[in-house]
Amino acid sequence: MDLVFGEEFQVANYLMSIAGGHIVSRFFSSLYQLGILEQFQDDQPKHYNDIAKIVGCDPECLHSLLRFFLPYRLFNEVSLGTYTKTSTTKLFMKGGPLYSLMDCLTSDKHYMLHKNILETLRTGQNKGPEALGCKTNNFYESFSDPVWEKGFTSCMDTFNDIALPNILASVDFSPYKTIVDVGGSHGKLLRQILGKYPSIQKGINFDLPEVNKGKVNEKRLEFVSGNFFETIPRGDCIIMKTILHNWKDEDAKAILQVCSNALEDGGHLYIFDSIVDPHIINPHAIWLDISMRHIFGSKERSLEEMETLIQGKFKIHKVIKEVNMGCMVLTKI
Ligand SMILES: C[S@@+](CC[C@H](N)C(=O)[O-])C[C@H]1O[C@@H](n2cnc3c(N)ncnc32)[C@H](O)[C@@H]1O
Repeated sequence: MDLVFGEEFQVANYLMSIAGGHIVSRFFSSLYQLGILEQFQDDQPKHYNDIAKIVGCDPECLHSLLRFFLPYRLFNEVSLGTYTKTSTTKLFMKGGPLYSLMDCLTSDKHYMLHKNILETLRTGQNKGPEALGCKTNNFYESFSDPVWEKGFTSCMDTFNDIALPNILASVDFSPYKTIVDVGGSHGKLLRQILGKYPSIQKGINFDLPEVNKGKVNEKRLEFVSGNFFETIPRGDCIIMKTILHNWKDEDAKAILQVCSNALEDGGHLYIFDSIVDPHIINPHAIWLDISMRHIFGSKERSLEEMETLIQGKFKIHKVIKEVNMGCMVLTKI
């Protein structure tokens, strides 16, 4: 068959870069693991020979690695072999807004997690936890490794930095007195809600003991540990942000039942998860869907699928379209 040209070639080229994505990801991982970006903390230009000496790597390899990222403006080459940081370097270096996200995404463990994705596709069972050495198919078992737990939690934290301004601008939390964030992780969402609404009496960040470990209660913000399959604290507003999409239908129904028991009459349950429109191709949502299937054996759900999940416990009060990541507000029936 002849080689393709024009638009078809561009598509083929793009697909080839996707196919080799794991290689480029390892390039990025090497930058992180060697701490290359941090060498640019000050504003001084740096020669690759000097950086290589400090971080302990082969100078010629490092030169190629730095050059690879030049078109993406991760560095700037001011003269042959001498580099400076750019505004993009600052985003990704330690202390930058995207550092934790990239540190987790490019970590060896994240790479390992996806190595056996074919097994998931073959069986329809989530094989991701097995790749991390978990004895059950519960991904959260992997949190017994504190470094991985911290990396994953910090990554979630970064997603929040991106999502929270839009949530706070689009949702009115003023009617509530006690807000429980179920699986709230770091507590960032509640901290910001409480900051915006002095009328809210209390926020409760509910999560696993290993995640809440070391967290200290703050004014109006409590950290409560437990298992959301058993019981959660009572409130007139319950939030679950990126929780249900981590669980299979049967588990999600069980969590919803616990939420229903804990939600005060007249209160609301807020579900922040993407709402899939089966007629629209959204590459990010599909990417997330495959990841959820591999890691958790779950999926991204449509409105109709959510309606089936909540049947007998809740009804949809409204969908807040302004929330980019998706938001459904439920009332008890
Ligand atoms: C994907 S993270 C979402 C964190 C946070 N809501 C956010 O949007 O950034 C899922 C959270 O659920 C917590 N979690 C998992 N299983 C749990 C359980 N059985 N009981 C309580 N929390 C749990 C995890 O520790 C984690 O913090």
